[in-house]
Amino acid sequence: MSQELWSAVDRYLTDLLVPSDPALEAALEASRAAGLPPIHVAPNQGKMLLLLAKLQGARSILEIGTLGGYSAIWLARALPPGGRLITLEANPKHAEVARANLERAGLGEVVDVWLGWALDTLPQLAAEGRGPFDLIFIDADKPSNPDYLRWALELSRPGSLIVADNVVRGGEVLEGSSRDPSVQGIRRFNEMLAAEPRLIATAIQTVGSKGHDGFAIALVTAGP
Ligand SMILES: C[S@@+](CC[C@H](N)C(=O)[O-])C[C@H]1O[C@@H](n2cnc3c(N)ncnc32)[C@H](O)[C@@H]1O
Ligand SMILES: [Mg+2]
Repeated sequence: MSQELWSAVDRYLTDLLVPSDPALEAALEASRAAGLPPIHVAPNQGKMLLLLAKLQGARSILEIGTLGGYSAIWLARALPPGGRLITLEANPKHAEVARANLERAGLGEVVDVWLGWALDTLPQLAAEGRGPFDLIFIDADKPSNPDYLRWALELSRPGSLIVADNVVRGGEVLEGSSRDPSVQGIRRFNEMLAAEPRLIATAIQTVGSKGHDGFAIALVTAGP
């Protein structure tokens, strides 16, 4: 198996099942033009997020890590009328591009982009009583994933869904002695998923246009 084949299969699946969409295309183009790194989810992964949010019947969604708002557009499109998405972003340029992309997608009233370090804005969200969220998508700096999981639990309720991107990292997640803080953050996060009695969790590795990586998914239960 090669990256070339994975990308070709992703193109086949995306052409078939994720038809091109002007708002999403424009969001990617504006992000590219502004020099944002191409580290958004793939189109078929974005549609998977939409499906998860719809299956969940989510009315309130929290995203940690906005970039140009590409995954936020997918998630927000799953919301029913009156539903809300809050997305957290530390980089002012990313937040500005995301706001414009969301506005262009007709989601300016549905999505709030909160600018700031997530470990500052998460306690603010809690203090303002913004939770619980029906779905929380974690996709920011990976060394902070253990903290993000603690906050996700704080801001959820039994029945909430927690989804995290990039939990495989091309297989580097196997390297217990890795000096990469992202690998260590993900390893600790995966261990916490396993040990947390309030969660039913699994992780699935994926290959595709984004290489070899994976998603973790966890359902919050009432606990022990
Ligand atoms: C992988 S990108 C998000 C991609 C986006 N979810 C998508 O798929 O379209 C991660 C984003 O998290 C932001 N970020 C990194 N560290 C952060 C932090 N501590 N707090 C908030 N945002 C952070 C980065 O600036 C970047 O825009
Ligand atoms: Mg990601």
